[in-house]
Amino acid sequence: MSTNQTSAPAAPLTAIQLPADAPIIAVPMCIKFIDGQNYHTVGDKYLRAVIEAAGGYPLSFPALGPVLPVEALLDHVDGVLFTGSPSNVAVSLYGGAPDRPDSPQDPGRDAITLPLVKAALARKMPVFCICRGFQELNVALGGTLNTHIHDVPGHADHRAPNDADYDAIYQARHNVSFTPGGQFARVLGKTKTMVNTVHWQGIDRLADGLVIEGQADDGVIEAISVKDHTGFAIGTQWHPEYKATENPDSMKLFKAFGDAAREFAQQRRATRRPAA
Ligand SMILES: N[C@@H](CCC(=O)NCCCC(=O)O)C(=O)O
Repeated sequence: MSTNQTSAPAAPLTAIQLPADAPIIAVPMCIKFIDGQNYHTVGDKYLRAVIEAAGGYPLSFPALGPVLPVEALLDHVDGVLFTGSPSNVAVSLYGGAPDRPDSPQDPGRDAITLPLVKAALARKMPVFCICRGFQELNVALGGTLNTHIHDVPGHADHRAPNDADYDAIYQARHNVSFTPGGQFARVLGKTKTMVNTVHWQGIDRLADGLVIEGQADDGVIEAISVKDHTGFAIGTQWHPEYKATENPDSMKLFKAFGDAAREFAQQRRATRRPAA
C-alpha cells in the first residue's frame, strides 16, 4: 500500500506535560479518500495547537453525521475547534447557486459540523472556528458564502500560492483591521495584523447572530464573533494554528480559547452527574 508520504512523519509531542484535568477540546474530522478508501482525518497542526497553544487535550469526532449523538458527545468536552479543510460547505445548505463541478465536497463533515456549531453555542461552550470552520459557523447560523471570492470585483485573490513549501503557503500575506474595542482587538492588544490566506470561498451574507470583528483591505470578512455569547466564540478566515507557538498573535488567540475552555471545564465537572 502506498502511504502518500513525502516527508518524515510528525514527531510525537513529548515536551508538554498537561495536567490530567486540562480541558477537552472536540475537533471534528474530515473524510478523505486515500488509496481507494475513506479515512476520517484531522490535520496534525490543529491537534498540536490545541495541546501546545491552548493547553487542552484534543478529542476527534468522526465525520459520521446524524448517527452521532451530538448532545451526548458534547457532555464530555469543554470546547470545540472547527478546523480548515480543502473541501467546501455544500451550497445546498445555504441556498447558493450551484458550485463548480470541481469544488471538493465533504457531506459527512457538513453533517456533523453544522449541528455541532448550533449545539455548542446553545450551551455557551467556547468555540474557535478556522477557515472552513469559520464558513461553517456563518452557514450554521443562517448566513451565506461566496464560492469564488477572487471573481468578485474589488476583491483580491485569497488563494494560497501554488507552492510545495508549506512555510511559503502559510506565510502572512495581507492585513486584517480589527474593530477598536472588539474581542480581537482586546485579545491581541492591537487593531491591525498580517495574516496568511489559504481560501477561495468567503462570507457573503453574514448570519444575524454574528458580528464582524475584522476585515482585509479589500473588504473580505476575516474575523467574526458570536453575538450574545458570554464566553469565547470566534472565527478566523486565516490559519492561526499553523506553527502557532511561533506566532505571538496565534498564541494569544489559542490561549484565550484555552482559558475559556478551562473555565467551562471547571463548571462542567462541578455540575457533572455522579455515575450510577
Ligand atoms: N475550502 C474552503 C476553506 C479553506 C480552508 O479551510 N483551507 C484550509 C486548507 C487546509 C488546512 O490548512 O487545514 C475555501 O477554499 O474557502
